[in-house]
This record gives sequence, C-alpha cells and structure tokens, in this order.
Amino acid sequence: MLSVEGLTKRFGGVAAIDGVTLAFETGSLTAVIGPNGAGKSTFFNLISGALVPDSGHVRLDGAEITGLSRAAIVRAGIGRAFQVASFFPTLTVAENLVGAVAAHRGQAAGMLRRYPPPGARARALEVADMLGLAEHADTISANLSHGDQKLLDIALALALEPRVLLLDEPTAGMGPDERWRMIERVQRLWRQVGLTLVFIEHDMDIVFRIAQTIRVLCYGRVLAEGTPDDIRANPAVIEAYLGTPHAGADAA
Ligand SMILES: Nc1ncnc2c1ncn2[C@@H]1O[C@H](COP(=O)(O)OP(=O)(O)OP(=O)(O)O)[C@@H](O)[C@H]1O
Repeated sequence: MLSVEGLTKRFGGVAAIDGVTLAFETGSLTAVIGPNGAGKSTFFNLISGALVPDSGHVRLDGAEITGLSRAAIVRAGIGRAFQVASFFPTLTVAENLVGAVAAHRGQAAGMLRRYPPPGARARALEVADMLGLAEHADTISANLSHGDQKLLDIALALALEPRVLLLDEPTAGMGPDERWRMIERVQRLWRQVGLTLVFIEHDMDIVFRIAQTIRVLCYGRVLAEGTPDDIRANPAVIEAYLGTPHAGADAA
C-alpha cells in the first residue's frame, strides 16, 4: 500500500499540499481530482521525489521513502509518466525502451543500438506490447501520434517495473477518440500487471467511468474520498468542483 501522512509543501505563503493523509490500496485504481491549483501535481511531485516535503511521510508497503532521491524512489517501486514526453525523439520505440530496461538492470547505456544487452530487447518488446505499441516498435519516436507518444511515456515508466504507477493527466491534449483509446489501454494495463495505479484527470466522464476510488483535493487539502457514487453525491465536492450533480452519473 502507498500511504502519505501529514504531507505538507509550501511555496512561499501558499500551502500547495497541506497536511494530507491518504492511502492507496495495493492493486487499486484511483483518480485524484480537484480544481486548478488544488495541489494535484505537487502531490505527485512529493510522492515521486521531484519535490521534498516540508513535513510528513510517504511510505510504500510500510517503508519510508520520504526525501529519497528520484532514482531511489523509482528503485523502491514508484513509477511516473509525465504530462510532457520524456523519451529520445530520434530513437525508435524499441531503442527507447531497451535503454530504459538496460538502465533499470544496471547495464551500461552506451552502444545500445548495436549491442543491446541480452534479454533487454525481448523485455522492451513485451512492454511495448502491453501498451499496444508492438506494431510501432521500429518507428522513430518523434513520428508517433500524440497519443502513441503518451503511451510510450507510460511504457518507459513500466520498463522500470513499478509497483505503483502515477499518471499525470494521461489524456491531456487528446481528442475524444484518442482519449478513450488511451484510457482503455491504461485500464487493460492495470488489469494485466496488477499495478497500484493513481491518475490525475480533469475529464469527469473518464474518472467516473474507470476509477474504483476517488480522492478529491482542494486548496491543498483532502476534500473527500470514496467511491464514484460517494463523490458524485458529496455536497462539498459538488459545491467546490463538480458544480451540479454530475450529468454522466449513469455512464459508470
Ligand atoms: N514550483 C512552484 N512554485 C511556486 N508555486 C507553485 C509551484 N508549484 C505549484 N505551485 C502552486 O501550488 C498550488 C498547487 O499547484 P499544483 O500545480 O500542484 O495544482 P494542480 O491541482 O496540479 O493544478 P492544475 O489542475 O491546474 O494542474 C498552486 O497555487 C500553484 O500556483
């Protein structure tokens, strides 16, 4: 289980995350939602080690990971895919993934194109297949569609064999069709790998359709947590975020 306790991060006078205590059950699929500026990205930055909290704890299966380096947190089992793509655009999908697999195994990254370490390409192709990218294995990454570039970003995080995967707005910037294709792939991946998956999402149709549980942040604090049904009916969430009772309520 991933848990945070009393987590706090201030930027000047603003408490972006303010005494947040939350838990994410092993193997669960959770959406983190909230208005702009609620602290969602800061929350992910604190868990993944991009930011160090002012106070509080982050624990994975009881082990303290607070304040560890990003690399140490990845090794502990927390992966993250970003809103902004993080691959090498001039390399193919497979080459990018071989690099990630090899680095994760502590193998030298040099000479990878000509001499990939034994087993690394097979594992890279397996990961590509999990995200539906197998047919693009030899495509130069820069030539992928926007949606496939986001899938590659997730594949790169997956190559590091995380137990927890954080996805920051996986459908950002996508049209409706591409958006649902992405969500279907993410959901399939979650089922297949048995990950603890936590995602930030602004599209409430997606959130209510796929999340098992939802955590709502507002002004850096936990406004509500519960099942999609709990959240839809929560007066504080409706007032602060959803506006009217959610129209997509029957979609789930
Ligand atoms: N590096 C920073 N320096 C100063 N203030 C910051 C920094 N990062 C975030 N903040 C502030 O912290 C608060 C929370 O920001 P954060 O980006 O975490 O919210 P968010 O919920 O992810 O927003 P959005 O939905 O718009 O992405 C905001 O008031 C923001 O201006």
